[in-house]
Amino acid sequence: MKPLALTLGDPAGIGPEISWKAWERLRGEPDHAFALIAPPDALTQIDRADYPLRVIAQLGDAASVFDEALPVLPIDGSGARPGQPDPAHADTVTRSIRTAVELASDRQADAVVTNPIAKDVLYRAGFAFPGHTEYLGALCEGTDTPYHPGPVMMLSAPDDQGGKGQRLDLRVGLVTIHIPLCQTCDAITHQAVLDAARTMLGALCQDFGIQNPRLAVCGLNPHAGENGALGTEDRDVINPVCRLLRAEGHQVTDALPADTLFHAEARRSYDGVLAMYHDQGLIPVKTLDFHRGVNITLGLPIVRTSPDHGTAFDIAGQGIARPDSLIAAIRKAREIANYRHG
Ligand SMILES: NC(=O)c1ccc[n+]([C@@H]2O[C@H](COP(=O)([O-])OP(=O)(O)OC[C@H]3O[C@@H](n4cnc5c(N)ncnc54)[C@H](O)[C@@H]3O)[C@@H](O)[C@H]2O)c1
Ligand SMILES: N[C@H](C(=O)O)[C@H](O)COP(=O)(O)O
Repeated sequence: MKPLALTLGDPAGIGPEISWKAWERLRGEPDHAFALIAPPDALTQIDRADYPLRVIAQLGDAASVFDEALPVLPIDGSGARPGQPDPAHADTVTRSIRTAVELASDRQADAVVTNPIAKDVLYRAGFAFPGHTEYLGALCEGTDTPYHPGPVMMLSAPDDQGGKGQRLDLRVGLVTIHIPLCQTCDAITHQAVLDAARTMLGALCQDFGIQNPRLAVCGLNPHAGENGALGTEDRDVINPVCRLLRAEGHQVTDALPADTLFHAEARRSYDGVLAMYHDQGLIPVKTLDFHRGVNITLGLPIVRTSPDHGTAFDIAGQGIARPDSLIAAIRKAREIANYRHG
């Protein structure tokens, strides 16, 4: 078993603080040993007297020190003022991500877990990708994936309220990700829906251990278009993809009205949902359990998870940030790595 590689995220956000808190919670669990890839100076947001740090020479050393100190694999760069993002840190932020991907690609790390980045801050420094998901897709391009290639963004939230021990966890994948809403209709093409659905079916099976998964598909328009009267994409673009996948033996619905797809009873009928755009899929997940939601990039040759929240500049440096979503992301990374690597 190899350690997990945790990226810095935006050093002015809550990433450094929740990394410390996650370490404190997980330090007795060797399966969840991780190293933070960061300039040691970036970790100034918490009283160091309570939080020991150990600079390590290689990721493989993380497990042996994890019980006693937060392992930090150092990279160049400096700290930031909490709550004061600065594009000057962009190089450090992206170096941390690239280093983590290299470690996972070399199988020195079993997975990459990313702390949140502020996209607009990176854009101002010339970062050319909408977010982690697309950046990771580009970094991993050309390497074989264990199932249909992504990247596809999935968010998941736990729900153990199903009764009789049944879980009603919500897993939502997206066809379109970080694009303006006004471009969404044009981006819902036969190929885009088919690719995302294939990636999601592969991931449910291989990363989540669900044999012959049931996939529910959201419509794009109100009431899934009312048979074309309220928009034609559901009938003419999405449903033909669903029919094609059913003909191949997959359990896939037609486009369904999205507004009635996420309540607990509806969730009994599927293992995952394919949503057409960002807020359609992410609002239900973050509403169901904001503090334990996890963002997972599907269809990469490496395992990558992240908390479901952002940089939270408004509370950075106050000591009140909750580490729960990062902890859930670390646990989920290990779970998926176990499915992939045994
Ligand atoms: N994985 C990622 O990299 C990721 C995910 C989402 C958003 N973002 C980025 O984060 C930036 C800010 O986004 P936003 O304001 O929409 O969302 P946000 O999640 O940063 O904050 C939304 C609200 O939730 C609170 N909050 C968030 N995480 C919390 C935690 N762990 N504990 C307690 N409270 C918490 C914040 O204080 C804020 O009030 C944006 O630039 C966005 O691009 C990054
Ligand atoms: N779209 C995600 C969300 O709202 O939670 C978030 O921006 C993270 O995206 P990346 O993992 O691509 O950075």
